Amino acid sequence: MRPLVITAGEPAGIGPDLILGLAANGAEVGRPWLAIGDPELFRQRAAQLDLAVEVVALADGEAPQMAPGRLSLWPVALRSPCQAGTLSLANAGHVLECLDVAIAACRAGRAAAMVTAPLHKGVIIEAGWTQFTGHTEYLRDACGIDEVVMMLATDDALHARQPGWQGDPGLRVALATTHLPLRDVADAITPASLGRVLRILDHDLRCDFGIARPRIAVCGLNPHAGEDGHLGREELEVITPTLEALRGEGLTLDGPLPADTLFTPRHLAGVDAVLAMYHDQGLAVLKYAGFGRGANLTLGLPIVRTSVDHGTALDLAASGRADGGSLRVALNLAAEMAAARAASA
Ligand SMILES: NC(=O)c1ccc[n+]([C@@H]2O[C@H](COP(=O)([O-])OP(=O)(O)OC[C@H]3O[C@@H](n4cnc5c(N)ncnc54)[C@H](O)[C@@H]3O)[C@@H](O)[C@H]2O)c1
Ligand SMILES: N[C@H](C(=O)O)[C@H](O)COP(=O)(O)O
Repeated sequence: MRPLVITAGEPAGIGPDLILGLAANGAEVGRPWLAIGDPELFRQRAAQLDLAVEVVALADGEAPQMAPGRLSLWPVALRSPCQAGTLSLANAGHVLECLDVAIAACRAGRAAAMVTAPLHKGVIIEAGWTQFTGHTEYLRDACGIDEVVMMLATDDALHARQPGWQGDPGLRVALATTHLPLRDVADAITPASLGRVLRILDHDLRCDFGIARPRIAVCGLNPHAGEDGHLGREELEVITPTLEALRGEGLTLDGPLPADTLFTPRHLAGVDAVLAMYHDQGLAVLKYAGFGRGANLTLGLPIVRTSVDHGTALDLAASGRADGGSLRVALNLAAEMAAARAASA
């Protein structure tokens, strides 16, 4: 069975700690999984964390043997020694190389899905990859497509993709724009970009989450959704006409609604996902609702990619205090999505 792969992310951050935690407990997800990173880094971190984990670098084509206390790796060497908690420009290339190995394996069908531990965007940009803004955009470009959609969801919302789920519906929040300065956001929201994002969101909610007719609530950009044009005109000139056109294509869309009150239980009832106009409009609410218990996924890709809902937490690296809940959720989600895609292929 094709394995899931987990990229180690920023070596000085908590990614290696969390992966070792999964291996120590023998995380069972119904298919084998392995990490991509530097074996020596993982051995050092295991010693610092006092975790009894045997780190095994796999040879080409060798299958991972799953057992509690064993971590299989596709080895990618660090460029420079790593000290937990301290960023090094020299290792930015290593972080991207791990991603490239994972993407190539997924695209070639040697891996079933990829899960990413957190990386540090700033150190990659400072090391010379000046156009880098995050995994999401890097994956879009690596897969040669025009648009992808970042969606984060609480754990409940991820289970809710399974028919018959009776529990809490949780919260799914997708973003119309991702990693860009706030002053550039309004110009980045165009009828074309918004149309692409909403079509991808609607499509992937149907295909990957099994929702027959997704209902998506769309936030306005401005306070009170522009107050009839008195507090901003993007709702009147861009968002409303785009939603009207998409309703004509069969999408079920509410809005644009004032974001502050959209995120209240009455407005969220019956909504399958919220589309926020920018990063912190949506993710502040999502992380308040379930930080450490949700996952991030990239919609619109030809491969399955999930991630954690938190960052590198350099302050916690090698401390043993980092919570591995989100990585477990992301790994489970990747396994479920890979199985669903295989079943429908
Ligand atoms: N998926 C990703 O690759 C990803 C996601 C978010 C942020 N980042 C990057 O991470 C870096 C640091 O970002 P930040 O400081 O804004 O956010 P952060 O999530 O790293 O840290 C925010 C706070 O949450 C705590 N925290 C984070 N993860 C935790 C965990 N697993 N267990 C316990 N506490 C945890 C941290 O100690 C810190 O106090 C930035 O470069 C950012 O771009 C990457
Ligand atoms: N926007 C994400 C978050 O706040 O959790 C995070 O920066 C990760 O984004 P990528 O998956 O694109 O790296």
